[in-house]
Amino acid sequence: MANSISIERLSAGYGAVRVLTDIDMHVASGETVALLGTNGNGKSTLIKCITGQVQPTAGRVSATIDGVEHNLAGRSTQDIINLGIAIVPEGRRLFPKLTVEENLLLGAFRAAARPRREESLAFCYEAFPRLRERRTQLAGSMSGGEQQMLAIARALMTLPKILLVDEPSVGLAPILVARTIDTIADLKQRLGLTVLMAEQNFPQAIRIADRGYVLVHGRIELTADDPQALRDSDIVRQLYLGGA
Ligand SMILES: Nc1ncnc2c1ncn2[C@@H]1O[C@H](COP(=O)(O)OP(=O)(O)OP(=O)(O)O)[C@@H](O)[C@H]1O
Repeated sequence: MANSISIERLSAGYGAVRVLTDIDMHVASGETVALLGTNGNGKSTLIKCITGQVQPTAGRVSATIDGVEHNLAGRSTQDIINLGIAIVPEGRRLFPKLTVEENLLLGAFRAAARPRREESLAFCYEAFPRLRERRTQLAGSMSGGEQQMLAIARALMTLPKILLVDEPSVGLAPILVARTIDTIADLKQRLGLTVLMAEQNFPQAIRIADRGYVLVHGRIELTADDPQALRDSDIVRQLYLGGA
């Protein structure tokens, strides 16, 4: 069944400050799409427009879940998660004083996920053996890489159809960045997810992306239909090497 996201002519900001202008973006069913941009160019704001945490000032955001289209305008984040869209937020946002397992079980709050939470937990422990080993450890005392794995696993506990991942590489050592990105690709494959991933680590994101967009000062500067087009693009090279 089709699970996709569509954004048309979207603008958004905070108060009088406009952050995103005229965004057109599509994530087709089963794709991994990279949303590339350096710091402060609006990636998180765009993800938050999908999750209902930021309300666009213009344009349309819709998602198709199991073949049914839903207009996401005005819906609460809870409602959007209930549809089957999960987010792995920037900075992980775990509950540091709760154990690994408690964090995971809290992920299974949505109605469709609750009855299957033991099964989901078993899946997460199989996919992330480290989390099983550390199930009783407080989340806040886990390493950065382990916390990122926990944040991804917690999102999976909602049994999503679409996974939004906001800058999974932040704060991780290079080897862990590569491992985290590989994990996302592997889970996408195994679970048949549709994935939108915001990243400022361009090469790592491009490695697993089917397509991508480059966001500069809140506008889509490049829409690339394949990873090679991203690699070959001047803007990607300029931004990544120049860090602008
Ligand atoms: N809650 C907020 N209130 C006001 N301005 C905000 C808020 N959140 C973000 N901004 C501003 O919006 C702009 C875009 O930020 P955003 O977090 O979307 O960018 P980003 O590409 O995700 O960058 P980063 O990698 O640093 O998170 C920045 O100028 C930021 O300061």
